[in-house]
Amino acid sequence: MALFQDLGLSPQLKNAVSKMGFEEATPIQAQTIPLALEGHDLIGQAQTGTGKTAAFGIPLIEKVNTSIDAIQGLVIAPTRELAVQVSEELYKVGSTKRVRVLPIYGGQDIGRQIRALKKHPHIIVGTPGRMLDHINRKTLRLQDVHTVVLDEADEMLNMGFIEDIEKILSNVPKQHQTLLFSATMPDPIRRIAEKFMSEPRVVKVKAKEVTVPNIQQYYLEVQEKRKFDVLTRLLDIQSPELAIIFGRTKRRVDELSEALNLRGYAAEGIHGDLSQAKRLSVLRQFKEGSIDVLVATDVAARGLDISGVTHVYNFDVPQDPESYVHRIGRTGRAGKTGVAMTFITPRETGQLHNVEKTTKRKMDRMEVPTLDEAMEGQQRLAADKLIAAVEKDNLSFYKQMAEELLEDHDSVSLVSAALRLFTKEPNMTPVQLTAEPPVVAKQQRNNNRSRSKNFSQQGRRGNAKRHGDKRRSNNNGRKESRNSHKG
Ligand SMILES: Nc1ncnc2c1ncn2[C@@H]1O[C@H](COP(=O)(O)OP(=O)(O)OP(=O)(O)O)[C@@H](O)[C@H]1O
Ligand SMILES: [Mg+2]
Repeated sequence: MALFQDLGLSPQLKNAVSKMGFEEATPIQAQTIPLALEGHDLIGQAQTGTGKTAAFGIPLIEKVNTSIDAIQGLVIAPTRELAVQVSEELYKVGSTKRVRVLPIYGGQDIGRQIRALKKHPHIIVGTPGRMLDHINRKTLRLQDVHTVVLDEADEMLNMGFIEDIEKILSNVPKQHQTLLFSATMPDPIRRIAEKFMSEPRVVKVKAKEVTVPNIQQYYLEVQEKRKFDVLTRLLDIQSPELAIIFGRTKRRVDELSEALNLRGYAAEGIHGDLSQAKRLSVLRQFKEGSIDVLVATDVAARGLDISGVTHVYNFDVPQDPESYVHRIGRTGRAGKTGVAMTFITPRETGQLHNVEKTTKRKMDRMEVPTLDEAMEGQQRLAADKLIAAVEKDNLSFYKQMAEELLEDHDSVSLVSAALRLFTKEPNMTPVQLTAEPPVVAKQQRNNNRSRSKNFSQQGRRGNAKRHGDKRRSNNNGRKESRNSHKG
């Protein structure tokens, strides 16, 4: 166990980190912070929720010279919400040193960003589209940048983003340090990454399991048309504190959140077609708990750190095993436990195996719960409420009436009636969801020995395949998240 005090940080940084409540460095932090401080390029891969943000944030902030009024560090992230979150964490790390951190992302007033850029931030955290926009307007000058970070690096170097990244990097001095972080790093992407770096150190924490052990993983075999009823039963039985439900497309997310509202759940959707103001307000409401179910496309799959997310439901199985890893990683963060459930339609068992091959972990099969079980779940909640009231509230005002009632009725009937009043009756309001076609498992990249010898060809094939998959490029989250920061 490494203490932050022993990692060779300046007193200011030690102070900031302890103010954040961090004492021990997580394994990825302990291994990468010293290397990054020595100036090495590096690829850091560690499970979701294990503190990769501070792993690059601490050395980045340490390297900023606050007597120079210029942008010195660039952090590029795939979605606007993640850019905001990372900039907030960097702001905290840099608070004692007074490092100025500015998020820039699409959907926010560009005039306001230009004015903020004139105040000489030291670090910019942004989405690629808006960064390029500012580079083209000459409102973002990068000639003093010495450190570039790609958060969710495999996503940023995937076909949706790579051109933008190359253009941004062509505006940064050749001599710069590059830090890449993600929970996943498929081999073809790692080979692309290494082209951007010089003698990179690769730090992989616990390669055997890419998912954290404290997330319980289940799958349920459910027919497409029964998914919604099964989902609401699970919600009733498990009564998550906060839950994220992932759907495949924007339409799916809209339909699902509407249907959940019809059945009385406090749900809202988030995807790339919503206005930025709406996206941020939905996320804020979710963090505050005024909505407890967030329905999302893959736009919310990566990086978001929301405490209190106890359950993740994959209403639609993810298209990529990597997407699975990131989606379920929205729970079980920073040592907490979490539960992930994935719906598999009968024709999608191939995709289930695909995911399990990548995560090197089997999901447990969960039987579809019955209506009775769902009602029992609701009853248990009602009973919990009653017990809490007995323990907490001052009931003296009610006792006289209670005793009168007990003269005419037996106690079991009375408590049963109280339970019934507290129990949410199963709501079977009819809802309509457009059916999604099943995900057909793609061949695993490395299952063909002769092909896997030729790395570069293999990489191209992988990409060509992706370009050719219409459903993927039209509807999936990667495209959405890319579009979402444009404009
Ligand atoms: N050393 C530490 N001690 C305690 N908490 C920490 C420490 N480092 C990070 N955290 C907290 O752990 C949570 C997860 O961190 P972070 O978001 O950086 O994870 P991540 O590895 O980037 O995950 P993802 O792969 O999902 O992006 C955050 O709330 C962060 O504040
Ligand atoms: Mg992260």
